[in-house]
Amino acid sequence: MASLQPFMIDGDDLPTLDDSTAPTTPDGSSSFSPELRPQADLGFLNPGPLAVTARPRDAAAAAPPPVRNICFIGAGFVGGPTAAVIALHNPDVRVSVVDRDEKRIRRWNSKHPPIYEPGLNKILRVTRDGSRESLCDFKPPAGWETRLSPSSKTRNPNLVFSSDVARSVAQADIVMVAVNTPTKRRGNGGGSATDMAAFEAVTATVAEHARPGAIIVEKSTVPCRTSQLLAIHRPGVHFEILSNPEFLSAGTAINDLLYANRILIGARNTESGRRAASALASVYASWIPPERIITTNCFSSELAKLVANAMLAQRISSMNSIAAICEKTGADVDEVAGAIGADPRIGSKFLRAGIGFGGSCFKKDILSLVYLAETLVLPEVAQYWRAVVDMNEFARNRFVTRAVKCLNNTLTGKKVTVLGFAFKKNTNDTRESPALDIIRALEEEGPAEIAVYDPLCPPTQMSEEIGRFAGNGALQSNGGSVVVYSDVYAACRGTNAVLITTEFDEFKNRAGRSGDQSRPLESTQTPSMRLAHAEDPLCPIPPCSDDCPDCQVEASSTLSFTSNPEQRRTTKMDWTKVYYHMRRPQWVLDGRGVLEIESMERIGFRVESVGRCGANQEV
Ligand SMILES: NC(=O)C1=CN([C@@H]2O[C@H](COP(=O)(O)OP(=O)(O)OC[C@H]3O[C@@H](n4cnc5c(N)ncnc54)[C@H](O)[C@@H]3O)[C@@H](O)[C@H]2O)C=CC1
Ligand SMILES: O=C(O)[C@H]1O[C@H](OP(=O)(O)OP(=O)(O)OC[C@H]2O[C@@H](n3ccc(=O)[nH]c3=O)[C@H](O)[C@@H]2O)[C@H](O)[C@@H](O)[C@@H]1O
Repeated sequence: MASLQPFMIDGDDLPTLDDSTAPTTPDGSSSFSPELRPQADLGFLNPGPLAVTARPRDAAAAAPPPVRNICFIGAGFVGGPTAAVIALHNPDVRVSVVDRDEKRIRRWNSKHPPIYEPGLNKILRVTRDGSRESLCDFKPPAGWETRLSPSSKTRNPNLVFSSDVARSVAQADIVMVAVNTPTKRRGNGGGSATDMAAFEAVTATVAEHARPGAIIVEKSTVPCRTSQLLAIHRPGVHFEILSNPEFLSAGTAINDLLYANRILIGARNTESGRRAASALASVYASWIPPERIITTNCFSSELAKLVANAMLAQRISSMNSIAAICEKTGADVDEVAGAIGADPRIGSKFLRAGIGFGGSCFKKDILSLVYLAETLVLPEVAQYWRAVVDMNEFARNRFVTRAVKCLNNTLTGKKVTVLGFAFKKNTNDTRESPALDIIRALEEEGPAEIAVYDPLCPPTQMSEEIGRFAGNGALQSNGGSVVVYSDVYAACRGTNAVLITTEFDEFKNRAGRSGDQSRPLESTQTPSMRLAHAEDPLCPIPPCSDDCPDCQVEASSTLSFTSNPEQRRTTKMDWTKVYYHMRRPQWVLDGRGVLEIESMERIGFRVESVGRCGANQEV
């Protein structure tokens, strides 16, 4: 008799028709005008959120084209998890994820997925590999739907990872473009405009291979009006372009996708635009309540994504500016955050002061907004948003200055330890990580050693990143001072100061800090997804080849690192053990506000925490 075994998902094992493709970027286009031209089809501006299902004029028009095949282009942090969750909830739809990076595709098809997200592995196994005899009993909260039938005995795989971009695009009813859109490094708009090279390359592929009638979706974060400027053209064929920005966060991606607070679909207010929006909405309606599916015109949707990130980052910068005042006055930034967050008009989320925001998106999206304002000849607006980025840099610099000051203004002959390399907890994403900036600034001080440890980032990945960012010469193996560790105690042994740069639970000595309520409650709850099974009902993961490079890396890593990532990110470190193996005086600089200072001081540590007046600050 099969026993019911709960399966916790947040445990890891757990249009214009012409003959040109003419894609242009806002900064490179000769046709780009900084003025927003009124569009004939812009009657779509809603007074408020409106469910797509309420949109069509009549029943016949309402029937969206059936969706049987979806292709994601870009198997990255967005493409992989989003495709997996769509596949989970739409078992009859074939979802393919394609990428030009064959190494990435190989990893998605193996037991070494290229990204870590709590809960992702189980969904991958169900959707990519299938399950033999299980019931996939997904129980959504009230008001949420699911097309997953608890009585279905088996589940065939419906998620495919492939590097055959052209073929997958040609088969798709919906093509979701989820490629990277970083900041342009040079040329016109360099340093602030969005680099649309990858996106533009994809539009050309889509124009060549997509079947007539395919719906093209901007999943990537793109500048406002991209849907018009990067129209996809093939003679005699019209492709409807939708904007459907993604709002997931690293580290909580699966919860964010399973319980999205909104799905935003931007479409043209034309018959075909509405039909396309309905088709896309039908995919999400498999599990998202209809009132959470919002439609706007394409430009509003594109702009809303940039504004959402800019507003979130603005809150963080605002609190970091207040943290600087707190450090000089004796006020406590957590207490200030708690006091202002109790006002529902302000709210308590995203008020956590620290060493500033990192990640691949906040900075680039604010800079994209800055560039947009500049091209619209709105210098005051550009300056306003640029200040959010400036304040972020100020937060990092202040932290490093404070650390160096604690160590008598010199790091010569000293070891300092950086705990946390990912840009936030529960992810191995290191893009724009504050830790990188801090390591580089510490390096300038010429210490004997900078020890770096992270519970989720593989040491080889960290070394590569540091080499790329600070130069290979920064690594001790090349004569520099940076040493990457896979064991937290080894990283702290003999150190003069520990700097906490990521808010991993492993580093905490208490449950949480008052302002630390950055996620909505439902996103932090464990989804009630269970698999009922006798033994492991999931089909086996395809075996790796004998020469699998990822297996080799795992085999060469130390035991502590090859253990379960879920365990690693939640096992708390023993600060007393760290204390006895540090040099005196034992300094800890808490850049993320994860420590309860009093109990650390009872052990004997000297603690400095962002937004609080420390021993070395004058009031
Ligand atoms: N990372 C995140 O948490 C979020 C990212 N976004 C946005 O989503 C987009 C994608 O971001 P990530 O997934 O983080 O990027 P990523 O860099 O992790 O993945 C992008 C993938 O696209 C592939 N690619 C690039 N050009 C290609 C081409 N011509 N053909 C096939 N594949 C190609 C790359 O090889 C890469 O694997 C960006 O616009 C980003 O701003 C939005 C919300 C959250
Ligand atoms: O477009 C994107 O890429 C995504 O960017 C952010 O998500 P993400 O960057 O993954 O993570 P956040 O939780 O927003 O954290 C960003 C940074 O801000 C920092 N942060 C966050 C909250 C806070 O109160 N204080 C603070 O310093 C985090 O440590 C982290 O370094 C947004 O939250 C997502 O909605 C968006 O989809």
